[in-house]
Amino acid sequence: MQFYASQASEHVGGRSVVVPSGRCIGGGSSVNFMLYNRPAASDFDAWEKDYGNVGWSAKDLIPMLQKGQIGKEFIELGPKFEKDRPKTDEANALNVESINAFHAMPKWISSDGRRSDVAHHYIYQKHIANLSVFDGCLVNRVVIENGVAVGVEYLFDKRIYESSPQDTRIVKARKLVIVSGGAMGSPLILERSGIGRKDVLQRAGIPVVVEIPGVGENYQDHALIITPSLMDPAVESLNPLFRGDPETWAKALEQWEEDGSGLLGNNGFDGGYPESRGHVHIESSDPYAAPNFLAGFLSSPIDVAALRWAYKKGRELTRRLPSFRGAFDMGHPQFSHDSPAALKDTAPVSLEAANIVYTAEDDLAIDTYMRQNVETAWHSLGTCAMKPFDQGGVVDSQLNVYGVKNLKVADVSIPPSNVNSNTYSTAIAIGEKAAAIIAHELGGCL
Ligand SMILES: Cc1cc2nc3c(=O)[nH]c(=O)nc-3n(C[C@H](O)[C@H](O)[C@H](O)COP(=O)(O)OP(=O)(O)OC[C@H]3O[C@@H](n4cnc5c(N)ncnc54)[C@H](O)[C@@H]3O)c2cc1C
Repeated sequence: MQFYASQASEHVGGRSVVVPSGRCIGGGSSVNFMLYNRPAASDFDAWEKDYGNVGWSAKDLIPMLQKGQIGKEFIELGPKFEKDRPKTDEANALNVESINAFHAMPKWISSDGRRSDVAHHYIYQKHIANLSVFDGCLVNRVVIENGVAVGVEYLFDKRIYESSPQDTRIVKARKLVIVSGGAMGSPLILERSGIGRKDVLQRAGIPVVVEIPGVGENYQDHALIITPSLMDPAVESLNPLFRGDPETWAKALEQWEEDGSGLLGNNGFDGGYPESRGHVHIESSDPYAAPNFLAGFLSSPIDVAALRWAYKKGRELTRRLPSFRGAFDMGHPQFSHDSPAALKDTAPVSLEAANIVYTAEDDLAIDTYMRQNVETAWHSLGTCAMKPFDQGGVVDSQLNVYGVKNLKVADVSIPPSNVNSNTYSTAIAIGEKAAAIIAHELGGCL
């Protein structure tokens, strides 16, 4: 894992939030929580309509998602409480019926019917004759000659190969260089290659090859807040798994091995469209140096208002669940004892119970709680955005980096706008789409 510490910010109670990414073959896909869901069709349509990226609409990307893929109580109660929000068994259709509906989260499923990371699905189980994988290497920069990407400069990562010499080596590229370092890694590789904001490059002592002001800007994530409740211990939950209970793990693993179901076959949680933006930039030419990272969480008041709304809505739903036994108060805003919002329920309320009324003071308590507790949802994206250059874009709709020939970026740094879902499915769709674009350009087909 690699951990990126953001600058401390007043918007998150003066804290420095820490955002992880997977530093291994398979990246985030190999360390993630395996929650799998797809964005709304309108998310992808916006990439095409709002930013002019022809070929990136939902119609184009749904087949890409399909190429890579072949808490019951809550789902039952949800539609009874929120009568205008239905339940669906098909959450993947990206249509009106499946969006904003209650559903079990679908999963990324490999050809053997189980969830998989990209390393297992695309590399380990295939025999690809013309693929070489250099693991434990750190890319320093893309080598650019006369405006053309001609190779990649790398070194053996001393955090993995402790005594490795730190001289750099170059792999030459005859046709294309594709940068896929993720939303945290790709902008840093571009900047060390001399591609980025002039002041950033100059401060780091890197000669400017192409000035692209958008590199490393537009950083986004989803804001994560967990407000736990106590529940009836007789109800089966993921808790013993999270606690590491050996008996539960043994049973769950056995079930998983047998038919891929059981607790380990479960999905555990939801996105949103944050308004806040941050950045990630190099501070020096040293590839090991920590970047200048600002997560930007809750810097827009719109995001605070959205979390306040979500807290209230979520609380109303949870207190109606038959297994509800009270709010776990340390994980909730601190309301005054005489407020109607105080955490007094210790048993479920009826479906028809009146909603809690919050005072201005209660709202402030919620906002403060959100600022002090919001965390990463592990969904970094947008730092090499696929947009027109004059709107802060870094790559065009064929994933070409502006102003450099034979250089593309393909990972979740390219979404020009956010998706309302966990980001793994989007990463897969971008990878599949990139493969189609590259195969077409190189005269092949998929
Ligand atoms: C802890 C965690 C939990 C998550 N949970 C979920 C989930 O449950 N569901 C979901 O849908 N999504 C989840 N995600 C998000 C999802 O995994 C990511 O959106 C996805 O992996 C992004 O893919 P990517 O290829 O763009 O980048 P990454 O997966 O980050 O891959 C980038 C790769 O490039 C490497 N790299 C970067 N810089 C360099 C360099 N200079 N030299 C060499 N290599 C470099 C990195 O080490 C990494 O291997 C989670 C992510 C994390 C970190």
